[in-house]
Amino acid sequence: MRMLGGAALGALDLVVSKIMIFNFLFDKLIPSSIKGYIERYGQKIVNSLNPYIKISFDEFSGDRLRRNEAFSPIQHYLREKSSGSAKRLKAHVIKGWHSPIISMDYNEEVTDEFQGVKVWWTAVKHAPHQNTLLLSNSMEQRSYRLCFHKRCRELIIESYIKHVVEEGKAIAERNRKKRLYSNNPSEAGGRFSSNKWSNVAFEHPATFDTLAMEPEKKEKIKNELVKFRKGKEYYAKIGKAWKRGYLLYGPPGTGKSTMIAAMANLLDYDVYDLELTAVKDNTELKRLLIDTSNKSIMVIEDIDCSLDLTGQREKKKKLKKEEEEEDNENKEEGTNTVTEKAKEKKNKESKVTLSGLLNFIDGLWSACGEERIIVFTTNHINKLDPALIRRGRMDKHIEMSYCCFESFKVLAKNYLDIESHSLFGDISRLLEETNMTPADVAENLMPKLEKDDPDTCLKNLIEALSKEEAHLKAEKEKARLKAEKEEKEKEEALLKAQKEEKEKEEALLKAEKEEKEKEEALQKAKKEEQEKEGACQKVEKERKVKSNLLKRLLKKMNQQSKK
Ligand SMILES: Nc1ncnc2c1ncn2[C@@H]1O[C@H](COP(=O)(O)OP(=O)(O)OP(=O)(O)O)[C@@H](O)[C@H]1O
Repeated sequence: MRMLGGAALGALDLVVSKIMIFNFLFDKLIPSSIKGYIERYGQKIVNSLNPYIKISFDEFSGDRLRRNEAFSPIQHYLREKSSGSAKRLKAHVIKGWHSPIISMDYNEEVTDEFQGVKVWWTAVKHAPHQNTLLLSNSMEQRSYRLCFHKRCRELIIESYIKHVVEEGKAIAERNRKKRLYSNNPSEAGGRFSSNKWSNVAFEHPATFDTLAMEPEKKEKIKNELVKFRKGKEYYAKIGKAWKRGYLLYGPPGTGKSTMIAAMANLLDYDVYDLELTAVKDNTELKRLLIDTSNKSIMVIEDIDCSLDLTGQREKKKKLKKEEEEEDNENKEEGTNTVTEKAKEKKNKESKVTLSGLLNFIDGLWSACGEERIIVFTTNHINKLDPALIRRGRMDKHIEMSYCCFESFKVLAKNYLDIESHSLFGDISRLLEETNMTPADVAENLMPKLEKDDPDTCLKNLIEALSKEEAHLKAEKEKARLKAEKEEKEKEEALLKAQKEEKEKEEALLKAEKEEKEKEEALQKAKKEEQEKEGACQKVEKERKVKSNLLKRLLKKMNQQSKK
């Protein structure tokens, strides 16, 4: 036996050394052009003899770096398959999961069976293909390779792959954990970054039960959301995209963000927190949208602060004015750096426009994906352009208001675990008299010391509310006094104006009277003048008569003397 083993080893040695000599001669003696020819045809011969087909599912494909839609479902499918059969596994622990996620390690093979046909899967990592733009220089392409016998080609390509993708999607849905996505500033991931969104597990504990709000209003919102989630057929029937827009408005601390968290928890949807000021332009906005998934809530908080809602014309005017001011300063200083600064500032500013956002909602958002909710929040509803919030875009407007007694009862249950108390009556009255946000009420209800019991917390709240009431009363009194003073000043001004008016009228009458008197005097003088003229004419006439008489008398006397 030992001799036989020795002989076999000797033969093996001989074969190995012969192969090595052949390799050496092949490498050294055959010209490289002939070598390539031999290798190519050699591969063809091997392929034609190999009865197995391999299909690669790369994570990214094409030169536009599109994510392969089949990759993730295959990943989920194989995770379930591999945990039972593969020997080299990877374990990944995620916060909030009870057990680690087990998946097959790279280059490990997993066998699967479909309708009696055996297939083999391998996970591999490799350098990206030459025609694929690199995600980053160091990034490797992840792929799954499926191997099967060529006689089953049709079954595998037409049925098995579809089965794997569908099954994978169902597994993903079953294991799904909500995530909170935030958009990265455009520079962060590089131009070709595949991750426009970064994400973390969504673990906000708010629910509709813990949300402080009038019960009827809350119930209505909740029912509508549940109806929306089940509304696939209904939306298809009415020919409307399976989407819904919510506008949440109200003062800071009234629970707008809490409401969004409660919505996400009720519907089990992911949340995309879109920071508009970090979006470079309308094109990037579209790209971000394409990268979102169904069953999600897209949130744009403080929409009035994120976007210049006065429109582009106003914005341009403002920019021009700023540039002019800076130019003037520049001339005074005799430098030219300010224009550069202005340019830099302009480049950094988001160029997302109101019309871009409207197109985003009406166009792409309405047309792609389904089962999505979009939520805008604002502290100043009056600042919003009506076009942005009209029904159809923002289907439901929800006012988040100051804390009422019903809302307080929810907070008391959440924070102190009590449903009634002798101090509730005082609190109810004080809440009606004051404007305290649920955030402030909650803060006052929170036990500050270990020994703080519900009594102490409620008293703390009463103290805060009483202070608020006193403050409001003082403010009211101040406002009343101010109004009174203004009223008095107005009255005085009115009296003064009336007096001035009267004086003016009297002066006018006096002037009129004087005018009349002057006219009468003029008339009188005229009359006297006329009378004087008449008397003169009379005297003249008498003088003429007398002179004629005298002449005649003299003539007569002359005649008599001649006689
Ligand atoms: N209606 C509410 N129900 C339960 N808790 C609330 C409510 N409103 C506020 N709170 C509490 O106050 C905190 C702040 O509330 P939240 O951030 O939801 O207010 P907001 O209206 O979104 O404020 P902002 O406009 O400043 O973003 C929350 O973490 C929550 O604890």
